[in-house]
Amino acid sequence: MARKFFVGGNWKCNGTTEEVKKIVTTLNEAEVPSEDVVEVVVSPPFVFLTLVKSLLRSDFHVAAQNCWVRKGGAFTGEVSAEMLVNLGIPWVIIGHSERRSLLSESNEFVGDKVAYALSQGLKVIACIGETLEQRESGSTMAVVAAQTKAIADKVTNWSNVVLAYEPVWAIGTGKVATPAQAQEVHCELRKWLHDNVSAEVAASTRIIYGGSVNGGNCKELAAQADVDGFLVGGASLKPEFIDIIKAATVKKN
Ligand SMILES: O=C[C@H](O)COP(=O)(O)O
Repeated sequence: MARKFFVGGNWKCNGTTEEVKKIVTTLNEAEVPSEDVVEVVVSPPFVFLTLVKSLLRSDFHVAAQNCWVRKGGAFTGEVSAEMLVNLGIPWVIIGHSERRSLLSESNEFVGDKVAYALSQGLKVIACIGETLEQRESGSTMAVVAAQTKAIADKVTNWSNVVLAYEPVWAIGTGKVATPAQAQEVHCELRKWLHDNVSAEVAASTRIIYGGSVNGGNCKELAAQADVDGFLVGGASLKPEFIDIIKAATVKKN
């Protein structure tokens, strides 16, 4: 089954109204492969979601960077999945390592969030990835398998899930995983899905890579058989994000 290339831009906690408008203008003016070839989703901070949605070209989509684990209510500071649906926001990023580490989101909590967001009709970019210490101790696969299992335990329909493998040591460090390192983990993750979920889910679920992806390294990473796209942080705020979107064409060559 063909997996459409996916490029997400995670703007994290960055931007003013003017900066956001400038980024959107750059995206809107860009010549990129068609929607049949690449799915593009940008994720501004909550406060800019509706602005970006209203200005952004119709072939690109928006994602929230988080949502609450269950139905909204007395949860000060949180944003519910229902609210995102109400605003017409189709995607949400869940389980980013910054939230896992800085806000102590556990594997189980992330699994619950993914399941709840899906139940409300959102599409989910679910993030997993090991720390440097975990990689150096040889536990990369055990860590990402446990993170994926916590999601798989709660999710029955994977058709609206994109799995983002983001090694923590590569995030915002300029220290990108080598294409071989990314491929190795993506291939193992696909095998894990095959053995623990189903052959169909393994074949159809997009596994994207995140961690210091830029205009210079994206093509070589995109050429890896099990790399189905990217979740881009820093470079998604810059014009080189367009080059990363264009890396989708590598898959067609
Ligand atoms: O969600 C995106 C990742 O955290 C990657 O961020 P980065 O491209 O700035 O390393």
